[in-house]
Amino acid sequence: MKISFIGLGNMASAIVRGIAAAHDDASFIIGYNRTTTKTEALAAETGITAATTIEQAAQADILFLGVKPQQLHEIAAQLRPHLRNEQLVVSMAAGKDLNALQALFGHDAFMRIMPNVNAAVGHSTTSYAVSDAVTTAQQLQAVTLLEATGSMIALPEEQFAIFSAIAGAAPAFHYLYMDAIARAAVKEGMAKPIALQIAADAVLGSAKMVLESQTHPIELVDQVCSPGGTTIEGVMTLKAHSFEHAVHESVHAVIEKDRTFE
Ligand SMILES: NC(=O)C1=CN([C@@H]2O[C@H](COP(=O)(O)OP(=O)(O)OC[C@H]3O[C@@H](n4cnc5c(N)ncnc54)[C@H](OP(=O)(O)O)[C@@H]3O)[C@@H](O)[C@H]2O)C=CC1
Ligand SMILES: O=C(O)[C@@H]1CCC=N1
Repeated sequence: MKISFIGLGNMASAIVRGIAAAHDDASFIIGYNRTTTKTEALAAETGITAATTIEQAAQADILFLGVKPQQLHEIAAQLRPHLRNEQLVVSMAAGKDLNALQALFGHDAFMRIMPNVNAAVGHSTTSYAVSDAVTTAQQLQAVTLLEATGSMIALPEEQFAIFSAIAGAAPAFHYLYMDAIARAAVKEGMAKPIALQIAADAVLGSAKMVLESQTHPIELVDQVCSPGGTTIEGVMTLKAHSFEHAVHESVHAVIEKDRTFE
């Protein structure tokens, strides 16, 4: 089996890194990008096969589209003459549903995914939905491949915009939060590298608690806040600065933007 990635930007190259890391020989992955230096650098790093034309990438059994939603029209025009019915095309584009993709590419067998860049370290949470034309074998092949990049969740398409906000985009919020915590520590006199390591590790541990302790996050907040202690001062300050409101508005803003790509 051969798979290809058309467009090797931040997201597609994160998936390539995740899949390549799980295979001794990554030459079954064909990479193609407009700027060829990106293809060459990723091929040198991961051992994938570098393609110089879209025709080469179009020969694969599973084609992953890694371009931006606005760039899909151009790719569709180039790919249409080369697509065969038995190929599976996988789109990671925000906001583009299966019907729109099928119409744009004149192709029936489509899978839509919403990954995140933590795929590069095997920790994406990726949703997927498939069109009726996708066979059980094709779906299994694609899901199995992508499991090298994290967990896979079958999701109704109507939930994709919400998922895109809380799993596709939210890692940016989490990175921002960790940087803010570390920067605050710098202001108080701690070196940034060690502060960032501590902040990230505390987030990792907190995520494990939410996932594994069977305890509601608010109860966990209460467990950290000793009566008359230090943490409650910070929690009250976050609330006074509308922390939750800012998070809610941010998620909503992502969903609104996602809808503009339809
Ligand atoms: N970034 C993320 O965290 C996530 C992104 N996504 C989705 O992934 C997709 C890509 O996003 P992202 O990686 O951020 O974007 P990038 O801009 O980083 O990547 C897009 C890539 O596509 C290449 N490209 C554009 N046009 C062509 C073309 N005609 N032929 C070949 N290659 C082309 C670009 O090449 P060049 O180097 O020449 O610019 C670039 O490398 C989007 O659809 C987005 O919605 C989904 C989930 C998360
Ligand atoms: O910013 C974006 O458009 C992409 C989609 C989800 C995460 N990143």
